[in-house]
Amino acid sequence: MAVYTEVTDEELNDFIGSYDVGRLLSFKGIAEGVENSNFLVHTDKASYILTLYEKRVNPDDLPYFLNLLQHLAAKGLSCPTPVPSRDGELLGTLAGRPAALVTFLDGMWVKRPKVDHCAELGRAMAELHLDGADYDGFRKNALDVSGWRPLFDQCGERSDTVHPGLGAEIASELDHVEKVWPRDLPGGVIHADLFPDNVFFLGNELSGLIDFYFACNDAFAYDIAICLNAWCFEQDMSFNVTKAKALLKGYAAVRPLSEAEYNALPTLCRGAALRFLLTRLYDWLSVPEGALVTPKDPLEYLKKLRFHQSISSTQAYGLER
Ligand SMILES: Nc1ncnc2c1ncn2[C@@H]1O[C@H](COP(=O)(O)OP(=O)(O)O)[C@@H](O)[C@H]1O
Ligand SMILES: N[C@@H](CCOP(=O)(O)O)C(=O)O
Repeated sequence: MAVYTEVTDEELNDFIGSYDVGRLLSFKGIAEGVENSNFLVHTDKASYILTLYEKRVNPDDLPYFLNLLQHLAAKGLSCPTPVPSRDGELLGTLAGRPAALVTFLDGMWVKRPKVDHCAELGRAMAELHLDGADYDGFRKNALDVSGWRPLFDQCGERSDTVHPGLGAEIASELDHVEKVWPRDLPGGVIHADLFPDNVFFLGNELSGLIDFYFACNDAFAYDIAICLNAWCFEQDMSFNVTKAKALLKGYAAVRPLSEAEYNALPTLCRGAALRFLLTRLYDWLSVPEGALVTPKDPLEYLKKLRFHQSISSTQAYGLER
């Protein structure tokens, strides 16, 4: 992102002073991301990420996210670990917003993922799914199939200002996915936004996963479908089957897919494309004035959606079980 909320030096010093993290040396807003305001904080002890939670994050969900990060880190997954304040709290308030300090992860995200990156991603995602199995928090996916129509309703007729006919195309797709959406697939904790910018690599090795603020309990295979959309299309919007195969193979080496999960992939991919089309469309139509943020292109996901609409079975992608 993004920086939606400005923080004064005084507010920052007070906030950092309530943690046992050493003396504040520097602080700067991070321009990447779209959801929350993120700042890089250096102290004389270490580096941290300070996050102020913004509009789409329900404050009631924050304990689910922060406790999940603690749970996964304790299992050995490389993810940001929330730092408790001197009072033992993971969540504080800064500039009127809920805020947390988490550990800084080394690594860089890859703009043009290659086949090996997709294989690594598949493995890490499956490990996350297994590590989350005994997490006792529960969060319904607020952006699951039941959340898409209300989101679309908020865009309303303005959809066609982004692309002629877009409203009708989304309405028809919504009717379809609502009818055929699979409801009984194996599930548990999923990341739900495992895009390349949320996966860090050091060289070709995956070094960590970040940005768990859409994490929720939903079908594992839906997480895979989100990743097939986000990792396996080329710039020209052609689908790279070799990357998709590597992703699925990496995943299945850690957590084998059931036949039902495998067969559901085309529908799940359509739903995942529609979900990101809708959130991007909503954001495109609602950029807050003065915010340092670049909204993401909704039409990228319209193109992906149209591709999935042309696929009738998982084999038709060229993917084997
Ligand atoms: N724990 C972390 N370690 C290192 N960098 C991080 C960490 N968390 C966030 N970042 C940096 O901040 C950017 C935005 O973070 P992200 O969580 O994706 O924001 P948003 O939720 O707003 O999309 C990331 O692309 C990365 O550069
Ligand atoms: N990944 C989503 C937007 C959420 O952004 P992130 O920076 O939190 O990953 C998209 O690409 O639409």
